[in-house]
Amino acid sequence: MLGQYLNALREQGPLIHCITNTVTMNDCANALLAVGGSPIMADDPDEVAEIAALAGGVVLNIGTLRRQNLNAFYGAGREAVRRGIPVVLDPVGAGASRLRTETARGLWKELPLAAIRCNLSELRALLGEGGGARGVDAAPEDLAASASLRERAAQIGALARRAQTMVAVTGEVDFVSDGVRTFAIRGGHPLMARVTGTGCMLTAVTGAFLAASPQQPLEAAAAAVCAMGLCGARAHRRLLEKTGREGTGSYRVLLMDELACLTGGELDGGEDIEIFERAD
Ligand SMILES: Nc1ncnc2c1ncn2[C@@H]1O[C@H](COP(=O)(O)OP(=O)(O)O)[C@@H](O)[C@H]1O
Ligand SMILES: Cc1ncsc1CCOP(=O)(O)O
Ligand SMILES: [Mg+2]
Repeated sequence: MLGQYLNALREQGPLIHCITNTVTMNDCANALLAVGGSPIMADDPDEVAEIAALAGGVVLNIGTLRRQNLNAFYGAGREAVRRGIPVVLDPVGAGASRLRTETARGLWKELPLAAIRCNLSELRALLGEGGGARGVDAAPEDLAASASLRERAAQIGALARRAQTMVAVTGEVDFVSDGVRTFAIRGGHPLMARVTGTGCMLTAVTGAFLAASPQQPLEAAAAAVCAMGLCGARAHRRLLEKTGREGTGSYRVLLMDELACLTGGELDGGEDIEIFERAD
């Protein structure tokens, strides 16, 4: 069902303008190339509007935020919105500092975003609920999955409605919701959380899927999330076959290989999704 969105992405090769953090920038560029997009990282306020105008999608990631980045985020975001280009926000570390929380919230309030891609702690902080995040990873209490899948999907759906934006919230199980329909997606591997950048890569890749299929944003974002999860699981199998141990350096490389080699047909065959409709 979702393989067509990967095929569309590989056919179109959209240019994706990323203003992103210096920790995982290179991984984001390579992940975009691997799935069939074309990355450009550009963050000087003097050029961001021009670059955004050329792009099929814009990705704003606040991971290594500096005050001087704000003009770049707004310059690119406003130009993209003016032209109907999808903008994806990754509020990395929202909740960990006032600057991050306020920046994420400001971007969310001012720009009609196509999607917010983050972990649950960051989404809660952006929306002004919940405690503070410890850093860029989800807080342990947000990871505790005691509720049923249906209950958790309903919770994410409610957050998406509050956000008035599509959300892709990742963790052990991933959820993609537009507030009406919520896709719960199983996949990936716990080792993904021990490699920095898997979330950032997914955000960038989501931007590319949305750029290629803007008419079906929920399905396109779900395809991005499924693709990442499937590749994470396959890379782990390869890692064990090749090395017999769980080295995170090799895993990072194998994950990129899986993203590059994934086909639409494999994505169709590998999905593990449940779809929940808004009940109330
Ligand atoms: N425990 C886990 N089991 C399976 N997949 C995981 C796990 N933790 C994270 N992932 C996957 O890693 C990717 C990044 O998610 P996450 O770690 O939540 O993002 P972030 O790094 O932004 O916090 C997603 O594809 C997600 O499904
Ligand atoms: C460790 C770190 N510090 C600032 S940005 C960053 C990368 C976060 O990447 P991800 O959210 O994909 O784990
Ligand atoms: Mg993250």
